[in-house]
This record gives sequence, C-alpha cells and structure tokens, in this order.
Amino acid sequence: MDLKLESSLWVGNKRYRAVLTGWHLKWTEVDKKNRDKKTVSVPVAEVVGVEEGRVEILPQKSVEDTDKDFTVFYVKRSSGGGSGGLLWRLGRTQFSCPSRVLRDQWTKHLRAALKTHSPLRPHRLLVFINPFGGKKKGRQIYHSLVAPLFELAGISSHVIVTERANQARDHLLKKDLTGFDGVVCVGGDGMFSELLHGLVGRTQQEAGLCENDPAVALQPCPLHIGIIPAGSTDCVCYATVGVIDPVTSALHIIIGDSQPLDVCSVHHSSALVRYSVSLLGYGFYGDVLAESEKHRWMGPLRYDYSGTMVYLSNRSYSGTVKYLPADPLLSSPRDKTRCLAGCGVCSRSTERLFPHSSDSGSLYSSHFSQFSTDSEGEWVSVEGRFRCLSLTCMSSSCARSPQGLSPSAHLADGTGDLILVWDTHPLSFLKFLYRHTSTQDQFDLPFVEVHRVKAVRFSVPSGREEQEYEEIGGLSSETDGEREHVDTVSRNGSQQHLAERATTNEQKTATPFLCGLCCKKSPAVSVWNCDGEILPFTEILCKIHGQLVRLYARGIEDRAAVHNSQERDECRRMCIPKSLT
Ligand SMILES: CCCCCCCCCCCCC/C=C/[C@@H](O)[C@H](CO)NC(=O)CCCCCCCCCCCCCCC
Ligand SMILES: Nc1ncnc2c1ncn2[C@@H]1O[C@H](COP(=O)(O)OP(=O)(O)OP(=O)(O)O)[C@@H](O)[C@H]1O
Ligand SMILES: [Ca+2]
Repeated sequence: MDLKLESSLWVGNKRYRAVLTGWHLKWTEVDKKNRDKKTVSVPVAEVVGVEEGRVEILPQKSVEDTDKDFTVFYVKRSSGGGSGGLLWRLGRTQFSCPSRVLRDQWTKHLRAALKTHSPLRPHRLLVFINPFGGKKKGRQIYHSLVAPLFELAGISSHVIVTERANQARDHLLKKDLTGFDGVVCVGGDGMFSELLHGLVGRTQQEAGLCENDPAVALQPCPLHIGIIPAGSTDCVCYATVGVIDPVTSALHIIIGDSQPLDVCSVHHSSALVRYSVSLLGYGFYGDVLAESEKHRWMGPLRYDYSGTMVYLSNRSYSGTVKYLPADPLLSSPRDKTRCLAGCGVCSRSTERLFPHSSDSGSLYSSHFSQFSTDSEGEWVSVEGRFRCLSLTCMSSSCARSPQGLSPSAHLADGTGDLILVWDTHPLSFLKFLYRHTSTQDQFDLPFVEVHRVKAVRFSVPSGREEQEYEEIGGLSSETDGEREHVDTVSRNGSQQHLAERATTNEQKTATPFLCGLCCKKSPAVSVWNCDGEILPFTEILCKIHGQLVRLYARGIEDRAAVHNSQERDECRRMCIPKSLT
C-alpha cells in the first residue's frame, strides 16, 4: 500500500497541511494567505497510537466520538533528566477532517504505517512488579503511570506482583512463555537481574547449551526486556535510557525500541555462578554491598551510609588479576567518547559478533573461536594489593555517578572495562571516588588502571580463599608508595606483565585511619558484588558475551543528536525511491 497521504486538516481553529510519508507524520500551520508557518514532525516509529474521535487519557480516558475527528498520541521530548538523556512525554493532537471518509483514510494509513515501521512493538507483555524495591512504590508507579499508556497502545499485559525474591526468575525458567513479546520488570537492578537470569537460562536450556562452560557461545535471548525503574540505584535503566523516569521507559517499551546489551558470565570451579551487566566489584564495592545488606531498612540511603562506613574502615586486599585484552584498535576506555543512541562502535560490533546471523551454526563457531580458557598467549597478569577491582559491561552511570564507573564503555561492543585501583592513601582513594560525581577523569590518577577486556580471572594468595569474610571495623593497611614495578617478562612468546606488584601479599600492620571504627582485625578477603548480589566465591573467571540480551531502549539520546536526526531523516526520505516510502 502507498502510505503517502496529504490533506488539509484542522487543529482547533487553525488550518494545517498534514503529510504522512512512510517515515514521518508532519503538520504545518497554514495562514490565511496560504503561507506555511511552523511544522511539527513526528517519526512514524514514535507514534504511540491513533484513535477515532477526540480522545483524552488524563486524568482518565474519555472519548468524544465525533465522526470527523481523530487523535494522534506520540512521543514528545522534554528537557531535564540526567547524563544528557531526554525525558519522554506523551504528546497528543486532535485533528478534524472535512469528511468522515478522509478521517477513516487517515486512521487506516497511520495504523498501516505503524505496522511497517515499528516491527518490534510488543502486543503482549509479561510484567513483574517488586512491591518492595526502592521506595516501595512499584505497584503505584505501574498502575498510575504505565498501565494507562500500555492500554492506549493496545498492549495486553499479564501482571504478577512478586511475593518472594527469585519468583520472576523461576517463572521465566519454568513457565510457558508462548505469546509474549517481552518481559518487563518494575523494580531496580535486582529485579532486572532476575529477568536476565531467567531469560538467559531459559534460552540456553532450550538451545541445549551448557552455561557452565565459559567457552560456549551462548544463544542471544529472543524476548526483549523492559525496565520500569522503581529501585534504589536503577543503574541499568539509567545507563541505557539516560534518565530514571517510568513514563520515558514505558514509551520506549511501547514503540518497541531495541538496545542490545553485553553480559558477563561469572564462573567458579567450572560452574556458572551468576551473570552481570553493571558491576562486578571486589574490595570497596563488595564491602559496601555486604555492609548495606544490614541496613536495607534505610532504603536507597543505605548505600551512602555503608559507603561512608566502608571508606572509613580503609581496607585493601591482595590478589592476582589476569585479563584478556580486547582489540585496542577498535576502541579504548580512555578515548573520551560516549556510547550514545545509534553508537557506531556498537553497530560495527554487531557485524563482528554475528557475521552470518542467519546461520546459527556459524554464529556458534565465531563466538567459540573468540575465547578459549587455554589461550594463555594473550592473557596479561597483575598482582598486588587493591582498594577495589571493578568489571563493567557498560558505563554504569546512575544518579550518584552521572558519567558512571567507566564513562566511555559501550553497551553492546562485546567487551567489558576492568578498573584496577591499587592500594593508596585514603585521601587519594577519596579523590578517586569523588571524581565519579563530576566530569573529572577518575582514571587519570597514578594508582588507577583501566583495561578493555574480553575475559578476567581473579585469585587470592593461597590459603586465603577459604577464609570467611567477616564484617568488621576497619584498619588501615598503609601501602602507598610500596608497590614494586616488575618488568614485563616473555614466556613462550607470550607477554605476562606483572605490573606494580605489592611488596608483600601478607597482611600489613594495621594503622588506624579513624579511631572509633578500627579496633578489630581486618579481613584478608573481600566479597564480590555482582550487580548488587554477594557472590559466595572469591576466585572467579569471567567472560563477556556480546549482545546476549536486548532491552526496550535505544541508548542515551544526546540533545544535539536528536536535533540533527530530523535533518537526517528528511535526507533519508528524499534519497529513498518513492515506492519504498
Ligand atoms: C565522596 C563521594 C563519593 C561518591 C562515589 C560514588 C561512586 C558511585 C559509583 C556507583 C556505581 C554503581 C554501579 C552499579 C551497581 C549496581 O549493579 C548495584 C545494584 O543496584 N548497586 C550497588 O552495588 C550499589 C553500589 C553503591 C555504591 C555507593 C558508594 C557510595 C560511596 C560513598 C563514599 C563516601 C565517602 C565519604 C567519606 C567521608
Ligand atoms: N516480593 C519480594 N519480596 C522480597 N524480595 C523480593 C521480592 N520481589 C523481588 N525481590 C528481590 O528484591 C531485590 C531488590 O529489588 P529491586 O532490585 O527491585 O530493588 P532495590 O534493591 O531497591 O534496587 P536496586 O537493585 O536498583 O539497588 C531483588 O534482588 C529481588 O530478587
Ligand atoms: Ca560493553
């Protein structure tokens, strides 16, 4: 069907020339002398719904069923929001036609255009609400802000309010999911993690793949994940949408946006332990999480309180980190770029990760050849005392840190960023932490390293692994300036860089940093914080799986980029043969 339609329409008492092409719906005010005034242009992909009559949805849905009118709902951007992201709101325009025939033509053409240009719009969603996440407002957020939008867009949803932790994960692993286009969580990073584990696990079971083997190329999940933020950190939402706003996230779900996301699998003793996307952290972030679990009643504030307590306890830990570097020619964690909507690095990675995506056999072998646990030739090894180690598959920006743990990390490039923070003076470590709250470069410090990697191994000096982690007051193990540079050595043609090794792996003499907190023995090992869950193992092997899941999101929209995209779309429209528009 030729989707082009052009006619005169009225909005209130003003006359407009309205045009629908395949890509855009535009309406231009025409004055009494037939001169064009300002134009509103909405990409068809961002039209939320079309209804006959004069329709309002707020404060509640009302329809004035006139036979020459129709109402268009669409995405409207507004300023505000963090990290350069944009808030989305529901725009609404009521059009009046000269005849009913023309009105029916407009609604028919618009609906047909939506089908053609938004193939990933969900029709049926499975929604899990955590009533206890964040400020405990999940139910209210869903019913007052999200459900009316889903209804308007004709999405039917099956809603489950969870009664226990891991209910959503178990449902996805075991129950019939036929007919659902996507799964949505209303909650925080913990709820997202449940959906991630459920969907990734289910997909591998159905594909007959073994999740325990880090060398296996996992099968990407067929269902999309939507996140309605209602948690404490909401890092995955912030880093993939750019704002924490339930309406913005609901609109991304409705229009079927699609953002692939890298996922890290974490293994111990040849078994899968968990998956991670935002933070796999040992030392400071592990200790903060362990401390914060005791103060859940504080809600989102528990992290600031625990962060301060852990900072004052002034700990560092010994360990050996081995990592498999990613190709440095493709990108670097210090290249000062940002992964934004339409990111070129991520799109080029899709081609690299899935070279013949129609052929699942070659998909498996291409992934498989990227990684081998025995490819010692490429591994780099460092050992010493660390304040913290972090591995993140994306920037992990959040309200506390608008640029994130690794501001130039990419959502879907098949790599993770490994951040090593060597033991240092407490005030230097504070400087490092503080830089996360501004645009200052937290990697531009002599005790910090960042590497773009495909895999990581971590081990502790022998005898320490079994030592139980005790949550106790802090001690200072002052080692600043005591690190030793060890030359790069070549073994069997492979490079092993034992950089900046600490003088000793033994526990240092305790020096109180702040008294009141310091009167117990410091633990020899920390715990791993895996996207907000404590791992029961210290020695781990991690592998990044490129683009393993897809979210209903598009990455962070840059204000300037959105402005320019209107011109780009216009150009694209003019360059495409009319038969295709
Ligand atoms: C001086 C200000 C320093 C501010 C430092 C801010 C760094 C913030 C970096 C946040 C990175 C979040 C990554 C995402 C992790 C999620 O998968 C996970 C689950 O939701 N969240 C956490 O583990 C929750 C982790 C929360 C960590 C909060 C750390 C707060 C540190 C406060 C230190 C204060 C020192 C004050 C000394 C007087
Ligand atoms: N009904 C429930 N009762 C208790 N725990 C639940 C329930 N439903 C889900 N959970 C668990 O609660 C944990 C935390 O939830 P959620 O992630 O939604 O909020 P949060 O911890 O406040 O936010 P964030 O993870 O962003 O810091 C999740 O790990 C989830 O497994
Ligand atoms: Ca990545």
